[in-house]
Amino acid sequence: MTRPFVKMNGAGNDFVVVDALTEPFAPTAEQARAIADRATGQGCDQLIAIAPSDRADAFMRVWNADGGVVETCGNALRCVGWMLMESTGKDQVTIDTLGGPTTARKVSSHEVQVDMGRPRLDWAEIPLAEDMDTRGIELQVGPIDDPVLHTPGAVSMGNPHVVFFMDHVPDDGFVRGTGSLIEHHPLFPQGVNVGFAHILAPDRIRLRVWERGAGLTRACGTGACAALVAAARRGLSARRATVVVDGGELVIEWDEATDHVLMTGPVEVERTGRLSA
Ligand SMILES: N[C@H](CCC[C@H](N)C(=O)O)C(=O)O
Repeated sequence: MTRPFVKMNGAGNDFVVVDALTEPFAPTAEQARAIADRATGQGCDQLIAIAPSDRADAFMRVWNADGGVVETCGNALRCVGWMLMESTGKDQVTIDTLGGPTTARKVSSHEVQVDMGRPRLDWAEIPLAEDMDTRGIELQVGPIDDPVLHTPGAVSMGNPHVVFFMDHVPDDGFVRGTGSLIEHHPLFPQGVNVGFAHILAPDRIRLRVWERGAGLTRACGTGACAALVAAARRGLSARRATVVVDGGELVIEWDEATDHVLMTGPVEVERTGRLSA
């Protein structure tokens, strides 16, 4: 027995999306890993299921490429929001996640804005293993004592992020080498997504992200939100900025009145297919 999926991406961060609104979808970690495998499976950064919810239009479940279930995924929220609005004709939909409820609305035919809710900024909400000022945490990254790695910011968008501010855009080798060292650092009991931000202007940030459970991706939506919040908290950026990621651009705004973070970006449907159950 097989089931259909839609292959989509948001600014290059790609997903296999399964409609589980009528038929449950509960892959094991191994099955999720196999689907995400780019050599032998369908290939994606995250596997996404759209499931029923009693308090939102749908519940979005997220598996990273390593098979781990995680709280949320910003770029996938745009894709799932787009699919729900396409299928229901609504111009706004609510999507619940393990990281909290969100609202998606269409900005244009293939551009969606998601209200990601409030950033979580207390050390225990990231979470960190000890009490620290999350505007600039003390992190010793193994043998590396590179000043660019000092006092990063820490933010949760429902999932944990640490954001380094650098005077240049790091290359793949640096992102992979340093990101993989930090992803499971003991300071982050639930692991962490590792962002490397270079401030181009108060309203423009270049960002590369080593994602927890997925590695170097072409975009990370919650990472872009975390980078904007971390930068604004330190006066490095305005509260609204374009975040330039490898796969495109996301516009992030940390609304002063509501304390909510709004993320706007593209949605692309790549193809459809069928998963062998
Ligand atoms: N790797 C992330 C999940 C996906 C986040 C990213 N793809 C996004 O668009 O937010 C984590 O483990 O929290």
